[in-house]
Amino acid sequence: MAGCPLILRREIYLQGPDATDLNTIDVWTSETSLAPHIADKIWVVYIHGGAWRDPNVDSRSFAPAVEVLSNSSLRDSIAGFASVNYRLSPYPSHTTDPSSPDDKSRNVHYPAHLMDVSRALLYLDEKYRIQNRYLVAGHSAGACLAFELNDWFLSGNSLPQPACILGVSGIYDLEAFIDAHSEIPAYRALIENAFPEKSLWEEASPNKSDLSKTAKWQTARAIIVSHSDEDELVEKAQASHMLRRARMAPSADEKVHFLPANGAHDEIWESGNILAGLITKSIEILWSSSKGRSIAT
Ligand SMILES: N[C@@H](CC(=O)c1ccccc1NC=O)C(=O)O
Repeated sequence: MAGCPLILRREIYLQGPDATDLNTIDVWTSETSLAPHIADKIWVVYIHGGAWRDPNVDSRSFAPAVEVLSNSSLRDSIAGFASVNYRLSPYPSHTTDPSSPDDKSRNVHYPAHLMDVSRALLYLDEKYRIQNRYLVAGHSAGACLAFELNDWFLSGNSLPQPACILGVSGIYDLEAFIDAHSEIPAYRALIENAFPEKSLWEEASPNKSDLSKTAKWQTARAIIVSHSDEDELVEKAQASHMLRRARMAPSADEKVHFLPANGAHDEIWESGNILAGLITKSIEILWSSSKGRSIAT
């Protein structure tokens, strides 16, 4: 990306009658980043948080980190950035942008968010060949989605394999999340809003799910869980739950890492610097674990 300005495009990953305004993905590339010699460059794909429902937290929440990374020493190693939008669960009580019941983009439940992120990854792979050469990073609910990625939800398709997965401020255990905040009913409401079917909570919790055996995170070459002690919304135990499960993965000793972050829950992406720093460290961990710099092995 050296010297070339980044071009941002909002691309549509789902066409047809089911498509909504939220089935889009922001893609940043430079003119050189699509050249054929980029097999050794990495894509960075981001899944935003916002408790599966907040209309104010969307793909644009990755823009500050993209700005930092595109001006960093890593810029020549990055093929492109992508930040996914996905349909949300209802939020009729939102103060400035309440959802209306007939808005197809804001009235879905698990696993619709996950289906959309999966479709976006299939789209990216078809267009940019990201298979085996992308880092997927998710924040909060987006980290949950990243660790839920699984071919099981797609009929006959297989998702591109991420080289590296980074969960930041993540929610990984729905039941434990509610229990840890039992004195605040809004926490239970958040989860019941996105996952109204309680019998699916275990399946939807990446640290507990039977589906984790085939989840994409298991076969990533670097599995990174990050949490900030200053996080005022998600408890650190969530990161511990996921790490405990991740350390049971094959070759976990070399692959699984905890990265401490600093900053409050949303400050991590708002500032750009903190999220960019975590992504930079994750790519360095990936490189040190791979033979040389080539990641498309
Ligand atoms: N801003 C969100 C709240 C939110 O994002 C959140 C709140 C508590 C714990 C985690 C959260 N976000 C995770 O994606 C809302 O208004 O629902």
